[in-house]
Amino acid sequence: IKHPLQNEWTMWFFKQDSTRSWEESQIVVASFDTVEDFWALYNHIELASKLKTGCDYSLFKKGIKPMWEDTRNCAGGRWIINLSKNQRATELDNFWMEMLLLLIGEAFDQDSEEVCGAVVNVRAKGDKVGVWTRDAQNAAGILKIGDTLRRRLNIPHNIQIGYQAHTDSMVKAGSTAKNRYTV
Ligand SMILES: CN(C)c1nc(=O)c2c([nH]1)N([C@@H]1O[C@H](COP(=O)(O)OP(=O)(O)O)[C@@H](O)[C@H]1O)CN2C
Repeated sequence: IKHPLQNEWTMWFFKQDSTRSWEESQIVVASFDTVEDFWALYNHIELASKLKTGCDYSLFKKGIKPMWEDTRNCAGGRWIINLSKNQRATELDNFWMEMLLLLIGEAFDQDSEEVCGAVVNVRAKGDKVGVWTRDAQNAAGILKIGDTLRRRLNIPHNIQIGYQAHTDSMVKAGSTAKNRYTV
């Protein structure tokens, strides 16, 4: 018997294809709802650190698309952890795996309902790992999720993590939006 997860999750892969739109470049890899099927998928795909720059992985609750416009995302935002360039070789893959385990393990207790998914952006200017939540106005829930991230990912205190509302990110394409919250 396989060990069921509380939610079903879908892993997405993004690679900008000049002949297709941004949305059409988001590809579903697989969905899973057991621990065993998570590991089968995780062990089957490339590590984030091995992806070409410009690529993303996203893990979202089944049915939620990894984009601002999805009705479950549009009023929300994301905690963003910015990594330095040299952290790709040493920390990116562990960070991303730990993030995946926090999500599928419902590590945010009663705030797990707020969580929509997580994204890892592999970028030349520095990789990013983020957790998307559904309501940018829910300060209490967002701050608790941020504290859990800092604690469970052992984020050193000299690295600040900020929460940006998607409505701010949408209009600030290219540059980073302002932080609504920081922990
Ligand atoms: C439905 N739709 C078009 C749409 N819906 C979206 O949800 C969405 C986008 N477009 N994104 C586009 O990617 C660019 C890079 O953002 P980046 O987060 O990859 O980060 P970088 O600037 O490459 O570091 C963004 O500027 C935006 O153009 C990003 N994004 C999340």
